[in-house]
Amino acid sequence: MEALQPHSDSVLHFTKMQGLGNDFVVLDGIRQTIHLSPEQIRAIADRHFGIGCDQILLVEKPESPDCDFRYRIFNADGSEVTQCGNGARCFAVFVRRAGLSDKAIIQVETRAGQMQLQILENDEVLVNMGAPRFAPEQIPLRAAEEGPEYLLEVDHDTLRMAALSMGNPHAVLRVPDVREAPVTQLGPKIENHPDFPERCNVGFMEICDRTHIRLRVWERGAGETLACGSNACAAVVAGIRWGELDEQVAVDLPGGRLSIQWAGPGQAVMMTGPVRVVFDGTWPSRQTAQ
Ligand SMILES: N[C@H](CCC[C@H](N)C(=O)O)C(=O)O
Repeated sequence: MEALQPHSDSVLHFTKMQGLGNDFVVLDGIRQTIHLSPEQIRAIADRHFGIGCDQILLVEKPESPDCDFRYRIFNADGSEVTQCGNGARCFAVFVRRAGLSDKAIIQVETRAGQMQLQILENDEVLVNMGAPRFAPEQIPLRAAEEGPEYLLEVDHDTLRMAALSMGNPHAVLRVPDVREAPVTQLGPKIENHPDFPERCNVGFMEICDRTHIRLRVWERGAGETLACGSNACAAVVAGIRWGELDEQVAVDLPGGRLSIQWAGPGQAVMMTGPVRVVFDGTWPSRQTAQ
């Protein structure tokens, strides 16, 4: 793929990509000067008046000398966040395809820490997502003490859930059948619950056996998506902490399957999955109004 030419300010060059149907507008912020307001992010992400995506991913020069790139993530609602697992896989393929890197292992920095991305022989991508964080203040979650499970009062019901950070906040509830899970009813109420001061992503997990789960996710700032890589990691970690899952788990989401591995506390969560390029395009860079 030829390297992108320097661009005029009048248009923004982007690549539409997806990982299991979790879709992204990916922007090269190294060879383009990009400053997007939350209003412009929302306009780009709009599925009727814009390009349409769950998140926008921005490639920038790193601040840290031992990283190859800085990786910034913006939800469709315009909020900037600190982690996106499916997006990390797309990020690795984007920088390789754009001629920004030919490294086998790419080190990226986010606002939540550093991650390693590796494009495998079968064109899938292996992501070292870093170690999960459980301390309530690191999630963040308003809770008296850390534990494998928390109780949350929602509409006069008491819900049991795991909560942890993968660099972004996650709640995980166990359900008997994901097809019947109240994703759109409970998802937004838990996402916006006052006990999650920075909101959260909400996973509904059906444990099929010790090496296989089904998962649906209501994402912070994006709603239900076809897949959420960081929540898939959080769900596997929660299930292992509950003593219900082994170290290596197949996670079936509506958009497809991820492979997640976690060797236990203090260890990184490893995620492997596919990436697809959908199309390249241009966006009138000053366009915001619908
Ligand atoms: N909605 C998430 C960001 C995107 C996460 C998801 N797309 C993934 O693959 O991890 C958040 O607000 O933390």
